[in-house]
Order: sequence, then C-alpha cells, then structure tokens
Amino acid sequence: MPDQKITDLTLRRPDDWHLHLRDGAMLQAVLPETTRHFARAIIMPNLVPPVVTGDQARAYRDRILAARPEGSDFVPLMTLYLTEETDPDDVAAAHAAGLIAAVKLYPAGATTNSASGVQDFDKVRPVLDRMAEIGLPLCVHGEVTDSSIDIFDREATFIDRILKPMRKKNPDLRIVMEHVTTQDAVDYVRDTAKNLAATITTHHLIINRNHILAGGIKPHFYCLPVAKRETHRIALVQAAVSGDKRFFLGTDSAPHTDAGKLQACGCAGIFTAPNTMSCLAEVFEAAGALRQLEAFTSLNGPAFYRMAPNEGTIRLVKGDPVSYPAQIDTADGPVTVFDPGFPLHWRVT
Ligand SMILES: NC(=O)N[C@@H](CC(=O)O)C(=O)O
Ligand SMILES: [Zn+2]
Ligand SMILES: [Zn+2]
Repeated sequence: MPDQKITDLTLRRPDDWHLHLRDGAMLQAVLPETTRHFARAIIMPNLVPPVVTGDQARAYRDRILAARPEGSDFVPLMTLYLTEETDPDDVAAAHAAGLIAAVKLYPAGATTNSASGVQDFDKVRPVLDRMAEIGLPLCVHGEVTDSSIDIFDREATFIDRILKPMRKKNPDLRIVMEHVTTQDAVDYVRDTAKNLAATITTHHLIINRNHILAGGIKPHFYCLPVAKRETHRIALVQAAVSGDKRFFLGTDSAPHTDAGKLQACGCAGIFTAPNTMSCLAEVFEAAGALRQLEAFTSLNGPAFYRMAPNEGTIRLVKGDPVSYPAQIDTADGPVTVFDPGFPLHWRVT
C-alpha cells in the first residue's frame, strides 16, 4: 500500500555507486545531470581506451573535476579497469594515494567497451589477492560471455561458474555485484554473510523484458544485463526497499547518442541521470517504503565503501507531474532520457 500521507521527504544527499560519465563533449553534457542531485559517484572506467593505470585515473578525474558546473562540490570516486596485465603495485599505489575507490572487472566481451577485460580469471589472481589485503572493493559486471548460454541466464550462470569459485579462493575480497537483475543474484547476496553487496539500477526497478520487446522493439530500454521477467523485477524492488545494507543504488546511467542506439546493432545502455530520484521516489512510494529510500540512495553505499554518509540533504516534494526533457543535447548528438512510462510526481527541490 502506498505511503499516502507522505508528500515531503528530506534525505541525506544521495550517491550513485555506478555511473558512466564518458569523456569530452559527452562528459560536459551529462555531468550536470548527476551533480544536480548526487554528491559522489563511482565512475566507470570503460572509456575508449579504458582507464587502466593510476595515472590514467588521475587524468580522467581531473577532466571530470574541470567539467563540473560552477560551484559544484561533486566528488568523482575513480575506478581502474582490470586487465590481465594490471600491475598489483600500481593498484595498491593508486589506492594508497586516495585516487581510486574500486577496481572494475569486465569479463572480456560482456558489455560496452569490455574488449580489454578479463578472459582468464587466474591471470588476475595476484591483483585480487592484493586488493583483499588492502580492503579495496572489486566491482563486477556479472555475466558470462559464453555464447552458448542464453542471454537471460548469463547473470545466474556467472554466479555459479565465476563468482562462487572466486569467493572461495579469496573470501576476504570485498565484491560489489553491479546492476543485479535476477532473483538469483538477490538470493546469493542475501545468503552471503560478508564481503558481498550489490548495486541495483533505477531502470531495472521499473522495466521488465516486455518493455523492450512487446508492441515493437524499444532500443531505449536495451541495456546489459538485459532486463529479465517480471518476477525478477519484483525481487529487485523487494531487495531495494528492504533496508538491507547490502543493496544500494548504482544507476548505471549509461549515455549513448540516439544515433548509437537507434541502428541495426544498437548500443546497450540507459540514460537515467536526469530523473533517477523522481523515478525512485515513485517506486518506493508504490511499495509503501518511502522511508527506506534514504538507506538505498544515501546510507548503505557509503557503509559498504567505508565512507561517511554525506552531510547535506535533498528534499523531495510530491505534487503535479514533473516535466523533464525527453532528450538532452550534446555536441555528439541528442541522448534520450529514460522514460519510466508513468508520470513522476516527486520533484527534487
Ligand atoms: N549497462 C549498459 O548497458 N551499458 C554500459 C556498460 C555496463 O555497465 O555494462 C555502458 O557503458 O554503456
Ligand atoms: Zn556492466
Ligand atoms: Zn555500467
């Protein structure tokens, strides 16, 4: 039942624990959409070429800082893109210098710009061992790349084939399963006592696979991992609104130009930065759980990353439907904003 009485909600400033900002003109255009509401974000390193070394992370961080809107105190939390050549000493030095908050594991070929990712997981053992020693989290795109596995099963199969053995060999490694999409992943995280958490995106709380495929193909709802059937979406909502500290927001806001998405082989990624907080308020309200929104967006993430929650607050007020642009303009072309398919009544003031 909806929280009928709550129409005004003050939360600690939220953070986004999984964000794509890209670079150059796209960075300039999309960054203000995040800094408007979010204090910090874990910045994904899948640029072309990827952010692999500490020096590259420093340079990318400086480009983000330079692109911040006037007066913004937004803090980018940088990550390194794990490759089979990654040097454990470079990772440890970047961590010690306060430059990075995590390392990102992409199975090679799993998603956008993942070609330089990991094929042979034994080759990255020394890096993972060092990360466990120093307490540096590993963020994981959890899908197998085996083409014989059905795309809707790739997350569940990843848990059995890769994640469980990896955690057995290295139980001290702190892992975030990024953008979980299945009941299987929710159960696995819930059944694990420590060193494992998961981010959940805005869009996976709202769409299921029918949104992509029924009544005509909808490229703007296509992302990876691909949205699953409704039972899985419901499991994600239950995890998000539960208050369980192991689940927190990572929007996976992933801008691609419309030209990149609307073609015979369109890019994976959904751009949710502009309306995420309004969307989430609707989802939590419908679940009768508005009071758990702050844990999901502002408390659980910092707790896992061993950071203090933000000091400031944001205020959400319910009223007439909020309008937001259908697209934002970038020098590379328009980028379509996620359309949740229902009116958004919650405005961030
Ligand atoms: N989620 C997506 O569909 N796309 C992301 C990559 C990723 O997070 O897997 C992107 O970089 O576009
Ligand atoms: Zn991913
Ligand atoms: Zn992503």
